[in-house]
Amino acid sequence: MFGGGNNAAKEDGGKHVETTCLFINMQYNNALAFSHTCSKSYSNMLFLLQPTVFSLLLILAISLAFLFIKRSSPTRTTHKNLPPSPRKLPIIGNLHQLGSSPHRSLRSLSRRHGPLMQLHLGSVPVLVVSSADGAREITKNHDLVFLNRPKVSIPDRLLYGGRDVAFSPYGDYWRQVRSICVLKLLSNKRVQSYDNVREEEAALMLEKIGKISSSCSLVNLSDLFMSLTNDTVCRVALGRKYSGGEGGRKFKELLAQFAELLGVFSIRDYIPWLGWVDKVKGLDGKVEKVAKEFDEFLEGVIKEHTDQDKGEKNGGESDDGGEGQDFVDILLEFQRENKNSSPIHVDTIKALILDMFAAGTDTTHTVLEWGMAELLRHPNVMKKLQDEVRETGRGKPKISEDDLEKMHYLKAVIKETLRLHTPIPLLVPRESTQDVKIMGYDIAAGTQVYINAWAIGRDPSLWEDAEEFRPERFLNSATDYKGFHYQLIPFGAGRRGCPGMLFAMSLNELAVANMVHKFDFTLPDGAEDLDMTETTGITVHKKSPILVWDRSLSSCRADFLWLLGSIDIGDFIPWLSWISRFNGFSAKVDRVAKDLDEFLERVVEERLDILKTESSRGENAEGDSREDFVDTLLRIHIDNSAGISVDRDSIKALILDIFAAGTDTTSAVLEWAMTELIRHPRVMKKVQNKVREIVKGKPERTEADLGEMHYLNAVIKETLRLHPPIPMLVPREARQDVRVMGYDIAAGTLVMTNAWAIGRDPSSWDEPEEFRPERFLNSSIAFKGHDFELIPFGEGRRGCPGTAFAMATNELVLANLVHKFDWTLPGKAKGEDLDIDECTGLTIHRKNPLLAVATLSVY
Ligand code: HEM
Repeated sequence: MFGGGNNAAKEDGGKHVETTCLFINMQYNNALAFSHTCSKSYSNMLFLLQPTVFSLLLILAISLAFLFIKRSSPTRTTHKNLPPSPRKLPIIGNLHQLGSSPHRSLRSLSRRHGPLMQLHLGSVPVLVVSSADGAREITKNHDLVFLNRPKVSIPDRLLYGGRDVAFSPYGDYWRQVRSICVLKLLSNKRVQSYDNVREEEAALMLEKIGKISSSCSLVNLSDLFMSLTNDTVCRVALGRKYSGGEGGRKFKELLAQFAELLGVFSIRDYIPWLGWVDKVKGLDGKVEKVAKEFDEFLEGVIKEHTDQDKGEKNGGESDDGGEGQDFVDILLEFQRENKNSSPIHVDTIKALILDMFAAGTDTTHTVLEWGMAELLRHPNVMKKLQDEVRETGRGKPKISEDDLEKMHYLKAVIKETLRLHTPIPLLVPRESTQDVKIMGYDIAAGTQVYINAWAIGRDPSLWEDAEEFRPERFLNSATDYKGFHYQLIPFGAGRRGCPGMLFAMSLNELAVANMVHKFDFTLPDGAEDLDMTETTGITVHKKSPILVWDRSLSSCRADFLWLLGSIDIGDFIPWLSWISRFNGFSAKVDRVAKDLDEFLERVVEERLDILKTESSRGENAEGDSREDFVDTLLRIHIDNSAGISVDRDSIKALILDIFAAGTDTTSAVLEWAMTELIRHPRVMKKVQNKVREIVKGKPERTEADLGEMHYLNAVIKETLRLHPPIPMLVPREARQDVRVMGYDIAAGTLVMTNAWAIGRDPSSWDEPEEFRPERFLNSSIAFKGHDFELIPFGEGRRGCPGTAFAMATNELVLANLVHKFDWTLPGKAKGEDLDIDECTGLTIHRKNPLLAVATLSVY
């Protein structure tokens, strides 16, 4: 929970602690962070260092403070056994020792001063707890004393004066809102009832990854994780997403500002008399603006819900109070029901909703970020996790929540992530409500408490190889993060512990499982390791986003096709084969071959298992028209039924053939056909009229209609003539010496047939460079092996066996495109201006993507 800033926090190993630099880095909520470096957004604070009137005032203040401390401290502390303290400075106390990464600095200090330390942040006494035993004392043995939260000005303003759960002071109000939260919003039953939202949002994320990967682009996982958590929380809390269009962009911005402000330090919380600084530098104004904008937004959301409610009531629909209600519905219903006993104010509803954003988005997605980063850095862990997930999800298109229970290694990976990368390293501060003795030390009422859960998670006395990412440590171990094992408390513990744990973990487990199930991520070529630098803030993120390639079939398909169209110099000039090794070409071929093989092995294994299970149950889908190509091949492989033996490698090669020969070629034909139609509006109009005439009055176009679409068929033939997808066909080789058209051709000669040139040969075609489909009307030219002036599919026994498949697909798709839509070019561009530049490769595509505007036709 609670937003983060974006300053780099370097692993300092404690080196920068106890410096005396006075530059304030305002990025930490309750713990003021002093740093050597300049925080971009607060660089105006540099004025604190200038020899101005402020400095003079500061010096004066320091002197006064000295006097005050001298007079007051001995009498206050002499008889107390206070925890050890690092030396503090006048006025600022120990603020300068927090650094830009307080959890790291405080661990360094605690190594010198002990697991219970007393600091002063400005004038505020703070107890820092860095051991599991200390955490138990605070959250269990003396939890009643430490159930309060300190009042912190920015969250207080943003969250309706602490009307939320997280920042509200201990008392009856907190008890009431916490129980609403625990029983009504975040109970096990309620969280489970949102499984469809989680599954849909996770599926959407996978779809986005798939799309990005198939266009051979790097995937920014950090961005996707943020959208996943924001959209999920929006749907659950507000009933719908706020991510599309201009409104979506504004909401995203507002959410980001809100999260950032929750992580910003306000100086008045620690040195109250310097509170005016927040005003002068504009922080107060910014907080005010965000608070106001969020309030208006929530007003709108509540109004939308109440209007809808009234509409339903007037329309006679009953409010069944069951599944499908979002948090706003639930809270409004609760408000109505409790009107008389203990009414809840509308600001409470708004504050509780905001808590879900403050607490539920940033924290949840940072776990995904760190988890994926560690998996990428530890391929052996990734492999083990993938084996588990893929074994459980064998034969399923995706992992569902029911599958997660069996995934013990997945749970271990997430626990290990939470141990090493505790999202809120210092938890949320608490405050003692009375004097109390903890582990022999006197703690005064009003002391703030920071529990360094991050340091506890890396304590070498509790964890073997504490700095290593080793999920195995959690296998066969009862240690959990639920607040009973104090060596692992990323969610805190006790009565003030996090009530959103189940909500967060359900989403995280589902997202990680589905991602590793479907994709094979690797770092971009050349990236040695992932940068693991942290941001500064109450929630600690990875500073740089995670950018990955997906190496599963969808993405290496592009590399595969590109390689098929490339020439390896060694094939033609063997003694130059070193060039391919030198320039990385051979390595790329090996890598793509390996990636494809791994992927296909998995597919074959999964399908084999399903077929074997079916046949052991006596089920036999042979001949089922839905049976796909892989199943057919595997059936032949298993029972040798066709009298042919097909081994595993042949099956894998045949699957690749379909991709190599069937996908790129078909899409190239469609691309060129649409290009030519847009370039020739007369032809476009004519084909549209013909298609529309044939399908008039029918809801859909079917393959049966295609038989009548002679002009459409002519358009495709003309496209194939001018733009044969594989212009030089697939090379052949003479098996023996032979005489061809009077010439002697030696055995072993490579034969390239220029189908592209043949299609434009003026001795065979009138005006061959013109796009004129009419030439094929009343013409018998077809792809049946007799008409050698048109051979885009080759000819003879080595001709393409997929001709009928390709033609049927192309005709059906093109018919649908021209039937439904009218097509123009963007802006004022004319059709005839459209370029026909080609790219190089085995299959010839347009060099530039075809961008066109589709308008639903009203013919
Ligand atoms: C990985 C994700 C999360 C982590 C690591 C996390 C961590 C924490 C921590 C450390 C606390 C303070 C506990 C203490 O003082 O002992 C807390 C409190 C809280 N969390 Fe979470 N949280 C997460 C997700 C969520 C989610 C998803 C929600 C709600 C949708 C949520 C709602 C809250 C609330 C309302 C509190 C305040 C409890 C109180 O003061 O009584 N958290 N969380």
